Amino acid sequence: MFGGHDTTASGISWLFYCMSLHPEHQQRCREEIQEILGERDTIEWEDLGKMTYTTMCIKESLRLFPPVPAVSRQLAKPITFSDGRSLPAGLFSLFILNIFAIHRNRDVWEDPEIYDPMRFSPENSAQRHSHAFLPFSAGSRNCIGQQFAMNEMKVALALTLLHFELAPDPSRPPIPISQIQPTQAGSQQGPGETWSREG
Ligand code: HEM
Repeated sequence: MFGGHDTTASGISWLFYCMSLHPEHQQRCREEIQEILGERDTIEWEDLGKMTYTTMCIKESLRLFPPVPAVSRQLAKPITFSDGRSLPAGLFSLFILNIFAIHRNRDVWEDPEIYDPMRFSPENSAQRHSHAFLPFSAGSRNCIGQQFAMNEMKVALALTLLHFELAPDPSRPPIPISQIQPTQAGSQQGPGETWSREG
């Protein structure tokens, strides 16, 4: 449930929030979608690959608000970094990769707090390290559903922008909280309690 549902729910929510804060990008996506669909109000498989600017906006939202903000790993063999520091292998060491922090690393991203979909244009992406942007993790255990998730977000955004204009509610700014909410069934906790990744 967490892998396939909560992630896209979080991704779509933050995407809509980013769109609401940036009407200029919202309108550009809307125009792109209207141009692709023409008179249609349903989306065909072939349409998804044409949503270039919309895809850039989704990626920029996943950069600022990654639905999976961190992943953990145990090392099969030790690593030594170029600065001489090293991490041990073995069952008793668990390492956290902070995806949220990687996505806001000032050495890689200029003005990282700013929402700028043009970061993901082909020219601007070309020189960037392949691991600078990791919403779906990387390596052999990366997200098996990432293509599905991107398509789901494209469809959700496209159909929403065709019918609605998104505007923020300044009286209720969203507060990012890193947590996993258990279902009622099978949970040892009460309804108001949560599992937190940060403890
Ligand atoms: C925006 C949406 C999504 C995000 C950001 C996301 C992110 C991730 C990340 C970061 C991992 C790696 C976890 C780790 O390395 O420990 C992962 C794994 C996984 N994801 Fe997703 N995911 C998304 C949507 C989906 C969807 C829609 C599905 C299924 C339809 C899915 C299925 C999986 C599965 C099965 C794994 C485990 C793969 C493995 O361990 O080999 N994810 N996801």
